[in-house]
Amino acid sequence: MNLENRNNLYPIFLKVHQLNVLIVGGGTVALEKLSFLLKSSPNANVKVVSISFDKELQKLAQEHRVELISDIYKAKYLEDQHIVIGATNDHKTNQQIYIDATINNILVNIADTPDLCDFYLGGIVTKGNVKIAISTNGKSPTMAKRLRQFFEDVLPESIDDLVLNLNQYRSNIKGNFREKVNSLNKLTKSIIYN
Ligand SMILES: C[C@@]1(CC(=O)O)c2cc3[nH]c(cc4nc(cc5[nH]c(cc(n2)[C@H]1CCC(=O)O)[C@@](C)(CC(=O)O)[C@@H]5CCC(=O)O)C(CC(=O)O)=C4CCC(=O)O)c(CCC(=O)O)c3CC(=O)O
Ligand SMILES: NC(=O)C1=CN([C@@H]2O[C@H](COP(=O)(O)OP(=O)(O)OC[C@H]3O[C@@H](n4cnc5c(N)ncnc54)[C@H](O)[C@@H]3O)[C@@H](O)[C@H]2O)C=CC1
Repeated sequence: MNLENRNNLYPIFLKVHQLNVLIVGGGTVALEKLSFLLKSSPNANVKVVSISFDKELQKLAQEHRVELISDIYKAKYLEDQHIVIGATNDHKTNQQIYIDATINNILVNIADTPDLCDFYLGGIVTKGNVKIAISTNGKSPTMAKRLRQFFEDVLPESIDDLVLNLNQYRSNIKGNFREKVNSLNKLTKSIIYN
């Protein structure tokens, strides 16, 4: 496949409880982004700045480590932030958030506006310690959602037991690094080639 036609985004798994995440806007889209963030990372450290807040968003904030700030967006709210998600219904404000974040080297995602995104949010499947993130390169968020639902369905909860057993085995095997890798590869080969 041509390199131009494949997904060249690089996924990483962020420790969002150690990072400062700001969401600007408190409506439908902000709620959607906050819900998915907290579903995957319930301990995420998040602030939401908005003129108004949906009821459901207020409820979700109360149940998590989420601070709500009632104000119109100002650049000062980006201070100390690592990541910002813009989800207001005011195009000018969203654009300003993108500019302010870029100047300050803060990673920015303006919801549903790929041109104003340093990163995309993806579909996320979590089974215990296992997490799979799905991206369609921004081509079809609906497909990302369907794939997320598919993997949520087909991946057994017991996959976590397997990971935990291997973790235990890993800490008990003797030998140098190479011998340990060989041993783990031998043990897990049948998962792939069956
Ligand atoms: C580029 C990206 C940027 C970003 O927002 O990060 C983006 C962009 C856009 N989304 C749009 C719409 C919808 N988004 C969803 C759903 C999700 N969107 C998510 C991510 C992303 N959305 C990033 C790319 C991800 C990738 O690479 O695949 C998910 C995975 C994660 C999340 O939102 O947290 C979450 C599913 C989570 C889950 O269920 O697991 C649905 C489906 C639904 O709600 O049922 C619809 C309606 C149907 C449709 O349009 O497909 C529009 C058109 C707006 C308009 O019409 O104006 C744009 C703009 C455009 O495409 O140009
Ligand atoms: N709702 C949807 O399904 C979709 C929405 N969009 C776009 O996403 C954006 C957001 O949409 P919604 O969340 O539905 O809108 P909304 O009207 O539910 O929420 C907008 C939020 O932004 C806040 N806000 C507006 N200006 C602000 C400012 N200057 N500073 C701080 N907060 C401010 C408002 O108080 C409100 O909480 C819009 O641009 C919309 O066109 C795009 C596709 C689908």
